[in-house]
Amino acid sequence: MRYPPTLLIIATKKLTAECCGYPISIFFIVVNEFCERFSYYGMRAVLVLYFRYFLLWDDDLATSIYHAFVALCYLTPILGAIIADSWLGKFKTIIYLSIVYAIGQVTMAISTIHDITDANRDGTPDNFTFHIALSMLGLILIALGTGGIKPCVAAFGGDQFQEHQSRQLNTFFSVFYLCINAGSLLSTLITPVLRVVFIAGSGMYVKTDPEGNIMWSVCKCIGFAIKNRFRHRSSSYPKREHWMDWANEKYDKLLIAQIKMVLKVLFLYIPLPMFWTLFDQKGSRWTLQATTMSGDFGAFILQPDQMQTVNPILILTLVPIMDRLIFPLIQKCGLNFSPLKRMTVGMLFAAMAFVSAALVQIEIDKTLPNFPSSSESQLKVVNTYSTTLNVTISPNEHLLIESFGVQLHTSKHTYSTISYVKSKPREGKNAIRRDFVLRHGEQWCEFSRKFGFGASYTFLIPSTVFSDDCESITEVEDMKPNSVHMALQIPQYFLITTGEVMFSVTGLQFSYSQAPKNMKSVLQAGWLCTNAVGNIIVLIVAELGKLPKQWAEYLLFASLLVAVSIIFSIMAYFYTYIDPAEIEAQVRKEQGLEPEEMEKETLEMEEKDEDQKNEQGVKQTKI
Ligand SMILES: NCC(=O)N[C@@H](CCC(N)=O)C(=O)O
Repeated sequence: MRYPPTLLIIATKKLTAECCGYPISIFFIVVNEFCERFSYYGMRAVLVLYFRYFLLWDDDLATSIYHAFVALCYLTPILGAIIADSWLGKFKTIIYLSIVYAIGQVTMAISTIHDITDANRDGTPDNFTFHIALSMLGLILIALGTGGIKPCVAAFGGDQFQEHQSRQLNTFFSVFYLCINAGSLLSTLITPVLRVVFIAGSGMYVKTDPEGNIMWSVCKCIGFAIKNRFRHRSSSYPKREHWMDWANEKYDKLLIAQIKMVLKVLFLYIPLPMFWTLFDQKGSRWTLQATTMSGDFGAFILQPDQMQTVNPILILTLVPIMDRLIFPLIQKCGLNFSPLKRMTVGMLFAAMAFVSAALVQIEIDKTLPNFPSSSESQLKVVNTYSTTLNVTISPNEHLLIESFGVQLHTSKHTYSTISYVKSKPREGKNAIRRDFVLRHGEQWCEFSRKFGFGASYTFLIPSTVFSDDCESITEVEDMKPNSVHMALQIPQYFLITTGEVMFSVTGLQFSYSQAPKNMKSVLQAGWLCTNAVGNIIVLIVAELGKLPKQWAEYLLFASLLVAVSIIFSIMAYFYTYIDPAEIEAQVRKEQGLEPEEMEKETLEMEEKDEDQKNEQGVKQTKI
């Protein structure tokens, strides 16, 4: 006996308590996400500068390791999805990997204490290998924790909604994104305390059981289809509609239909990493760019790494504006701004952001001195005489260069200078911002002057300095202060964040809506993988393409993204949106389930729903 479709789609979810049409349990999930992102972004914001100024790596190495870490964070979701779907379920996976995550943060924090190896107390670690090893271990644990839970949290959130709450489900992803960005705005300190919120909601969640090793079944099914296709490659065998249909002989039709849906979406994802390639350079190249700019906003001084907070601030304003104003307005104008179109426009915005970054870079370059390359040295000769001196450097003369001073022996004179400058001061800061006091025994004098950000000076201090109250100090400006203001980065942040709202929030919703029920976390992991690949591309392009000018690299990335967005728009044109639940029901109907199986399934669901009703006193609804 076949069962009518209405019976086949009896609510498969535990009924949850609602507030304003939303399941109450999602409150705990979004708060948890807020805390998790809080912790992740708090650490990530300072990471590139930690590499640069604590571990003393150069810009390129710091950028590369930063992107390798971000890539790892977005690769581990595959592992998280496997653990959740085939073993622990989403809830337990989130709990256990959060513990790994917290251990990683602690390890990372310990690695930054230079006193551990600073035996001579000179402020610099004596054993860099120790700090590097500890911080790498910390970063790996963090990547495992953050990445592992990420596909589970979004999918777990989606699982809380029932069929009649599809409108709320879409809003959930926007609110979820808002929480991500609200979290990234605040400090990491109270995160461990707040994270218990997730466990507090335990009784209210819809916890779907792991459905067996779904990833493994998918791989085996795909493998079989390929092998079977190869075995029947002769033209005497009739062609099949889809290559996955070659798995029909051995695998369930429902599984094949689900794999087809997932593969269709994954294929569409192929060009997407390029967006993240540009997007994640906010934390590396753009932060390093900010170190060569002035953060003096009058009322406050903005640090280069703090500039990244512009992104979450803009998200908090742009998500509601887009959701409540722009998208409905576009719809009212009769334009079909479908999810995939939004994502394409998002990519174009990101490309424009990089054009803006290139223009800012050109302005900065005008103000930078010519630093010597790795094969060159720079000599500075300071003339302390009141008359003009001619300096002749004979190519045959001995030239002695020391690391913190330069001695120049020429055919006529020997001069000593005190400066050795080959880059802008660290983090755009000067060692001294204002006033310094000179002391010698009982004598002292104070030199008063406001120094600009990122400037470098040489002071010539004569022995008479105490008798004229520091008046005789001569100041030589080796490097001009940063004159391009950090506010000029705001347009690029605005463009990339607008792009992000269109691309990333939509992508998150799209990945959930187009995934079959048992593969929601898998597709979330696939979506997050686009981010991982994006970061790997930064490593490759930045390493291989080593362009001499930073602005040229920005333009290269912008052009690549425009090209990729054109390819994506063509692929999107041929994509047909699906309702996975409908397709699954259709396949089930075509297959026909055994009556006993069907009855058992229905009874089990009804029993569960009844329990739930008694527990929470909520009304049972059948879809
Ligand atoms: N503003 C950055 C942000 O919100 N990032 C999100 C999305 C990342 C992604 N690949 O989907 C985050 O979860 O951190």
